[in-house]
Amino acid sequence: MTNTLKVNLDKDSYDIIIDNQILNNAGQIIASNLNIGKKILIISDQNVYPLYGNSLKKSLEKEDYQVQSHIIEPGEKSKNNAELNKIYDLLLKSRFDRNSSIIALGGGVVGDLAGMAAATFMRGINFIQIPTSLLAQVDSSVGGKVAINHPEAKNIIGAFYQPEIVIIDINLLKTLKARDYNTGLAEVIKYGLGFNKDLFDYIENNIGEIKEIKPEVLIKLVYICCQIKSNIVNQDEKEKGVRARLNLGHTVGHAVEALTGYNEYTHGEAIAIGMVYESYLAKKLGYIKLAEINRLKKLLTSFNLPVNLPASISFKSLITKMQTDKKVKNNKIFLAIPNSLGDTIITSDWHKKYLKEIIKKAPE
Ligand SMILES: NC(=O)c1ccc[n+]([C@@H]2O[C@H](COP(=O)([O-])OP(=O)(O)OC[C@H]3O[C@@H](n4cnc5c(N)ncnc54)[C@H](O)[C@@H]3O)[C@@H](O)[C@H]2O)c1
Ligand SMILES: O=C(O)C(=O)C[C@@H](O)[C@H](O)[C@H](O)COP(=O)(O)O
Ligand SMILES: [Zn+2]
Repeated sequence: MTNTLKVNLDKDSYDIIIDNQILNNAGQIIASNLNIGKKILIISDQNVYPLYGNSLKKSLEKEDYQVQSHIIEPGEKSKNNAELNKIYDLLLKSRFDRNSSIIALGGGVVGDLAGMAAATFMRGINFIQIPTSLLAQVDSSVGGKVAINHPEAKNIIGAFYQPEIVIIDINLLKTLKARDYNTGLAEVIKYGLGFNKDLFDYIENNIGEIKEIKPEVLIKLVYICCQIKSNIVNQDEKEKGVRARLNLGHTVGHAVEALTGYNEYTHGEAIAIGMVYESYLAKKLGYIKLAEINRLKKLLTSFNLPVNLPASISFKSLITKMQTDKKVKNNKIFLAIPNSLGDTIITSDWHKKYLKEIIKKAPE
C-alpha cells in the first residue's frame, strides 16, 4: 500500500510518496501529478546511476519526457561550486527553460547539489526528489534545504527551495553499503532522541529487523521520520524558530565534518558524535539523564556509529568551528539539545567551559 504524506506550504505544498518498488512507475507518478515541461535533467552519482538510472529514464520516456543525465562523483567532495557550475553549463547548453525540471536521483549529496541548481538556475526551475539513500529518504529529500559546502563551513551557501514531489522507493536501500545505511540510521535515531520516544524504543527493540532492511520496518521508519520532519517544516519552513530543533547533534557534527576535511566521517557519523557530546552538555545543564545518554550511545554503537570525538580535534578547534554555525546570533551559539528522550530544546544559555570539561574527560 502506498503511503502518502503532505508538506503543507500553501502554493509550495507537495506530496511525499513512500512505497516498495515504485521506481519503474516514477514517470507515470510525475506525469499524473505535475504539470511540467518535457525537458528533464536527472542528476545522479557514479554509484547510483548505473543501478537505477536506466529504469528511471525509461519510465520517464514512456511519458514522452526528453531526458538527459548528469553524473557526479559520489561523496561530500562533490557538494561544491565547481560541480554546480558544470550543471549550469549543461542546462544552458541544452536550452533548459523555466518549465524544465531537475530530478535528484541519489543520496543527500546529489539532492542538496541538484536542489541548489534547481533553486538558482533562472531563479528557480522544477525540482523533483527521488532519494536513494536511507539518509535522503528519512531526512534530506524533505523540507527544501539545498546547499553546497565551503571548505571552511558545511552547507554555508544554500537556499530553502521545496521540491514539487518526493518519490521514495525503499527497495533501493537494498544496494546501499552498510556504512551508508548506518549513516542514515544516525538521522533516524536523531528523530527518536529529539522528537519521538516511541520511535527511539522501537529502534532499540528492532535492531535485527532494521539490520535486515525488512520492507515493512523500513516503510514504517521512513514514514515516521518524514511525518516528524514535515510537521516541523509546516510550522517553520525557513528556520525562524522550531525548525532549528532538527539540527540536534549538528552544531558539533558539522564542525567535526569541516575539521576533518569532509572525508573522514560521513554526515551521519559526525552527527552521531554530535548527538553524544551535545547530550553531555544537556546533562550538565540539567536536562537529559545519564542513563538516557547511555542508551543513546549503546544504540549508536550497535549500528557501528562513532560516539567519541577523534583525538585530532581539540576543544579550541571545535569551539572555533562551531562559531560558523548558522544558528549563531550575536556571537552566541544556539544549540538544539535533548531535554529528555523524545524532546528537544534550543538554548544559548550554556558555557564553553562545560564543553571543555566534557572533551577533557573523554566520555567513555
Ligand atoms: N537538505 C537536508 O535537509 C539534509 C538533511 C540531512 C543531510 N543532508 C546532507 O546529505 C548528505 C549526506 O547524504 P547521504 O548520506 O545520502 O550521502 P551520499 O549522497 O554521499 O550517499 C552516500 C553513498 O551512498 C551511495 N548511494 C546512495 N544511494 C544508493 C543506493 N540506493 N545504492 C547504492 N549506493 C547508494 C552514494 O553513491 C554514496 O556513495 C550530506 O551532505 C548532508 O549534509 C542534507
Ligand atoms: O532540515 C533541517 O532543518 C535539518 O536541520 C536537517 C539536518 O539533518 C540536515 O543535515 C540539514 O542539512 C542541516 O541544516 P543546516 O542548516 O545546519 O545546514
Ligand atoms: Zn543532518
